Amino acid sequence: MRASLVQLEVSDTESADDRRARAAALVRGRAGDDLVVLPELWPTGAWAYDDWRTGAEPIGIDGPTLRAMSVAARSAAVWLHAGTVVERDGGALYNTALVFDRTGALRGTYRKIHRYGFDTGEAAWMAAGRDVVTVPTDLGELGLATCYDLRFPELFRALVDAGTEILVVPGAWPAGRREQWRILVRARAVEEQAVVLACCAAGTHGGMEQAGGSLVVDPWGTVLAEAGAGEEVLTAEVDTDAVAAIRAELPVLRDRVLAIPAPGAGRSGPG
Ligand SMILES: NC(=O)CCC(=O)C(=O)O
Repeated sequence: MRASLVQLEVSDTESADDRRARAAALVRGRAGDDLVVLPELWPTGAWAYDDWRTGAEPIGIDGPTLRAMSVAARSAAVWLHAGTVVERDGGALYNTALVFDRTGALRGTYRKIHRYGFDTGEAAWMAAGRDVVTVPTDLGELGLATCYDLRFPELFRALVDAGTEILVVPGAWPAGRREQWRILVRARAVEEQAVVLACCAAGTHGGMEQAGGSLVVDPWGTVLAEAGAGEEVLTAEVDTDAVAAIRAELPVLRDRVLAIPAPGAGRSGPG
């Protein structure tokens, strides 16, 4: 599989419409790839909370990002994980990922489950998703997670239990914690024995400098490709057969103990 992560610069000075047009052109330029990935909340900016209400969009034909990305996926004939958008559903907002197939058909959506902000920002403004989402493709089963989700390994284990081989994680991670992003992305690859495609934003918006540092990691934890801090398209050839091979060679998922005893429960009593 050839995958490209479009590490888009997201700034306060560019309009959402201009950024959408630029992102669509970058996706169209990836004809020949199998899978293209964009970052988290790139139309509005993940840290530009003031723009979320006005930039929110329905997941339907009236959604400008959905429309533009569907056309771009079809034109390049690629699977497209179009990052996430601020979804408006009635009065609620969600941080929602969109996955399109090679014909531009929407094949999966994922509402981010773990909201960042410790009761402020995303945690205050957005509603939480409730569903674990995988998307079957001819490349393998994609498992969807977004940015802060990386800190919650139980979600990734649930994705693997649901058949995931390729974890796709759009992000808008702050530059000051770039090393944590790198460690968490690699940890999820090693622990789940899965390919991880982690596409972060670049640039500065809402006062937050973005880490960039998008990563393609194989199921052994090896970094196959890593982006710098600025806007770039990171492309890597990924051997998806390695997932089954490594799971057979080192069967840690088979060796799980599902019912861990409560502390002290396994200890025999005195005498
Ligand atoms: N957009 C995010 O989810 C940010 C997550 C983050 O900054 C962190 O986990 O640290």
